[in-house]
Amino acid sequence: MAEPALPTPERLRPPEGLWRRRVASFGHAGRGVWSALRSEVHLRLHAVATVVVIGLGFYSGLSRLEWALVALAVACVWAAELMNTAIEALTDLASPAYHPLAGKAKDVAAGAVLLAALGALVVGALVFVPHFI
Ligand SMILES: Nc1ncnc2c1ncn2[C@@H]1O[C@H](COP(=O)(O)OP(=O)(O)OP(=O)(O)O)[C@@H](O)[C@H]1O
Repeated sequence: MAEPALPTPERLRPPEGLWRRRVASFGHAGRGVWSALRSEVHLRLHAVATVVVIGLGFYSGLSRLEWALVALAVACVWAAELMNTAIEALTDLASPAYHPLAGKAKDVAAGAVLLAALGALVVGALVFVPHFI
């Protein structure tokens, strides 16, 4: 999929005022999540999984502590996947040609996602299985 056009220097200039800058930062972050969602199939799967987990949570009547654990696990997977996407993009920018370090950077970033996903799986099993047996 073609990447969107680069922002113009005018768009990159931070707006005047502390609050406007804060709001603009949220806008940049939201744009980042949206852009990653559009380009990464894995993130769209996470989005579906997140909706399923939230539905299961309401169905099982999770306690506040269980919700906190599930929210943390889900957020960790999203954060790891977004960092992985950012590292992939930077790696492709810095080293479009094959380089062992570029491969290492991508493999390590993918490893972070794997660990976060395994942790979420353990949390999910510990929280949800007792509600279903
Ligand atoms: N420039 C490169 N130099 C060396 N190895 C690379 C390079 N680009 C990719 N690789 C290797 O190929 C693997 C797959 O890279 P790729 O960019 O296709 O990511 P991916 O695992 O398909 O992630 P996604 O599906 O999220 O795009 C990397 O983990 C790395 O081992």
